Amino acid sequence: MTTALSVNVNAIAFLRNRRKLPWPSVEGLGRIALDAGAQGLTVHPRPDERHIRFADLPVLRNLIDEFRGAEFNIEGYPTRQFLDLCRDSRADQVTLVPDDPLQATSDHGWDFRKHKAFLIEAVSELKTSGIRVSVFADGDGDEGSMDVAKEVGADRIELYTGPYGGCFDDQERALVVLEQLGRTADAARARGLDVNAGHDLTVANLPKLIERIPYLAEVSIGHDLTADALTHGMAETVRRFRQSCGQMI
Ligand SMILES: CC(=O)[C@@H](O)[C@H](O)COP(=O)(O)O
Ligand SMILES: NCC(=O)COP(=O)(O)O
Repeated sequence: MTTALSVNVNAIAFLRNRRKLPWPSVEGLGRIALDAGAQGLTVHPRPDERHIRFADLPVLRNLIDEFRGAEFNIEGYPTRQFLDLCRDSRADQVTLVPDDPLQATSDHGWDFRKHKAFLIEAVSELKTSGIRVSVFADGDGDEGSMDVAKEVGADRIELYTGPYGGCFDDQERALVVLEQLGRTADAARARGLDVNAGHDLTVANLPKLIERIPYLAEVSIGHDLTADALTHGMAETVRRFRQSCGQMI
């Protein structure tokens, strides 16, 4: 099994939004990423639209429809507005994230026990629309929380890999964090959940993550991928990330 790469275009939108101008083009760079073999695009719309704007979603949906098999992954907190956006955009996958609207970026997974009833409702609504649902999870080795992730009806978890990306230069620490991620992933898999991962992933830290979790279904990557695209260009960057995912180029 190879790990799919979904390119998160939030950082491109963030750069565009510095000016009242349409560039860099989220659609244009998304097209280059898909042309270079990315398996999908990810967006994380926030209520203040500081990155992706709601108006970007139909444009990206139409773009993805041009690429057979490519998927649209929409991440965010399940407000009424967010759930409607996901349905109207015909998301292939929705990743539910427990972000506060004022949070700068995602920095933790769900407390599944505390939010169980709330998640059951959101997951069930999305699944009624035929959308695959993933839930953002801390990779802290808490196997019991994977029981609850299963009980809320999710198809997948997305491991929050920020702590791994943040300590990758400290090899000893990174091995400890990687093992916790691996234990969480194994527990999810044992319960019939597929496993995605995302946050602060790079060409350098991906191979070890995939070596520990060889059944990793998908990674969504934005911040570092966008930074690399400034150096290597989007097409070459996507190829480098695909290689790090173990994909044949
Ligand atoms: C859930 C997650 O880790 C990503 O969606 C991340 O929040 C990307 O969003 P930003 O690039 O807007 O921080
Ligand atoms: N789900 C994680 C994501 O979409 C991108 O995270 P990052 O690579 O921007 O940290």
